Amino acid sequence: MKTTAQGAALRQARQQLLSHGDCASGLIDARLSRSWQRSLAAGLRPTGGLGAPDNLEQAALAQLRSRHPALLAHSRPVMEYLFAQVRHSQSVVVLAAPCGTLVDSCGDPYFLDKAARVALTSGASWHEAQRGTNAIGTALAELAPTEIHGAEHFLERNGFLTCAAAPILSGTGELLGILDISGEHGRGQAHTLGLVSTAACMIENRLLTAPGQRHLRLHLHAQPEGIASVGEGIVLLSEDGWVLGANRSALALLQIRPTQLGGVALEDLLDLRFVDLLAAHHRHPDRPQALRLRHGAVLFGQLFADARTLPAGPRSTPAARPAAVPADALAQQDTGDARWSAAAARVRRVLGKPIAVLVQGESGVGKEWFARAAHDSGPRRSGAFVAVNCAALPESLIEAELFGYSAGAFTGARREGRPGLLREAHGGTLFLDEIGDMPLALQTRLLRVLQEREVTPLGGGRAVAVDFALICASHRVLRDEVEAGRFRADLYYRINGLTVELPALRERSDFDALTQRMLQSFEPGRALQISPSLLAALARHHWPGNLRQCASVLRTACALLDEDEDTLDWHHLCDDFAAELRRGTRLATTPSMARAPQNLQELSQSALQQALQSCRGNIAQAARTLGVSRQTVYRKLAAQRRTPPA
Ligand SMILES: Nc1ncnc2c1ncn2[C@@H]1O[C@H](COP(=O)(O)OP(=O)(O)OP(=O)(O)O)[C@@H](O)[C@H]1O
Repeated sequence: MKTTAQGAALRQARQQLLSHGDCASGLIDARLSRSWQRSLAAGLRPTGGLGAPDNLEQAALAQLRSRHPALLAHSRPVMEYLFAQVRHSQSVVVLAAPCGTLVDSCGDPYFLDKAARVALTSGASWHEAQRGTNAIGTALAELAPTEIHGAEHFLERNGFLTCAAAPILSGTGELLGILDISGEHGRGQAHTLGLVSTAACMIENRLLTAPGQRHLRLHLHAQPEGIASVGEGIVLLSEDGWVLGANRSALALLQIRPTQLGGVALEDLLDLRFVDLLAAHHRHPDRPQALRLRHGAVLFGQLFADARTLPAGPRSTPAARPAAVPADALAQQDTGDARWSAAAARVRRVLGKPIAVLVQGESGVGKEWFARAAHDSGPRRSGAFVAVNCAALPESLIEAELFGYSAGAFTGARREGRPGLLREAHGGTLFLDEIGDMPLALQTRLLRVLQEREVTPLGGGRAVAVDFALICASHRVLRDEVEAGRFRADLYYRINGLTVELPALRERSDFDALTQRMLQSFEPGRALQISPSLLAALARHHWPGNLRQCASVLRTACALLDEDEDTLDWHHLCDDFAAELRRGTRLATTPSMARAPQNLQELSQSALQQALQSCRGNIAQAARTLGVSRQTVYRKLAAQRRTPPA
């Protein structure tokens, strides 16, 4: 808030406030008006004294300071730097705890008037309820950077001050403190509010990047050079890619709200899978990489983590691999569904043999998790698992990424060239996800590599022998793609030495055990359960997004669970999902389900459901089956969600 109210307007507004209890709109800034009203409501009068309680005694101040060690430690160097910038304006830099009490100050208060000297030292409270409108108290109330000059202060006794303050927030949006610059009115500088806001941001970033953090951090900026600057975005991530925290720049860059933290996965925001981001980090930890957001903008991001928090990703040297991989990782993932267990048993038999595996199944059924577990269960588990999403790589880059390139092969290529992912998988497993989306020309080159078992980098150079296990996956039915001429038949036969199909979640018989396993992995120390009625409804749900959707729903529910609760129930679900689930429950339990459609609307709904089911949730295919456009299918689904069944 930057107020520019002039003397006459301020006087008039103040008179109105005192006689009518509010200030006429337009005379003063809306936030200043709100703050004056709060001050009046707290029982303060402009010409009166301070509200209770008084300043803290030394012992109480020491206790308050001991509750904010990180804030104090990380603020101090920034406060000294800030003071050096405003030294000549005869100001002090102060830090307030979230309760509004000053806990540290910097500068030489002796150039201030005695009253200000007393008021601006540690232990004094600048909460609005004690001192009326002031930059610290008002920034606290409004949670926004605030500047208050002279007579804008509610108490006349503070009219000699000019102050600018900014809140310091944690990565989850919690208020940690307020940073403020105060000086004598009339000596203020034009850019003080900007300065104090930047300094608050520096403190926030220091706290987020302090050593000993448990989380992965993704640093973001619109330009690669902007990473590590004060304006960079910092995102805190869980090991499996959930966005747990973010500074203000990151919220703005990713276009998310603080309330979404903990409930959104990074791959929901980016056009890139989290495993691919990790893979890129493992290959080039020091290099920012271009990231395309789902809404189209391109940012640059670099992952940081201390060695303990970094999940395993594809690595180019076997020695870099973490030791603790279970001997039969497939068995570890097996929660008892007969089809899933049979698929695992068949794959187990070909591990270590030169037989390519093709994993089919709807999107989100866990094809990549399955492939990773197969790799971890086989004799190549000490080698790298290199995952490549053929649908996510831009067509112009996929060839260079896969096959590598020699020095100066094309404009923009690195001077020293790159070995490419196929060579990085040497000794380990190459996982080609969404292989059905690979352009035809590249399919030809890939086939040659698979036949000759050697890679020639783009731009020429020596062919290099490669030896890796190959697992491919696709949610498309590749046989159909071959028939439609979109996928080379000879490549299809090469990659499907053994094809396994993972069941959709709605078809699995191990729903209880699977969800129990998920809960254990999300909250390892807690024996969480799901209430019987919710579990029954979840088990009946059709789960178009399969395990990915189910994991996301449970993760959000865990986040909404109180610490002393151990049972997930309906009220822990997002409202829209709970409503969808209730509608499904009603559908499954009411007799109307069994009857034939009664009118045109019901007929159309039932046809849509049947088409979606037979096309395994694939909207484009369902649209083709029904002979309507995809937009029509989306519109009908949205209408169904709005109109619950009778
Ligand atoms: N066995 C499992 N146990 C628990 N959660 C799992 C399991 N398999 C998959 N998941 C969850 O489902 C998500 C999606 O898994 P994965 O990426 O392997 O699916 P996919 O079939 O390869 O998806 P897509 O077709 O979109 O590439 C994972 O991020 C994880 O949260």
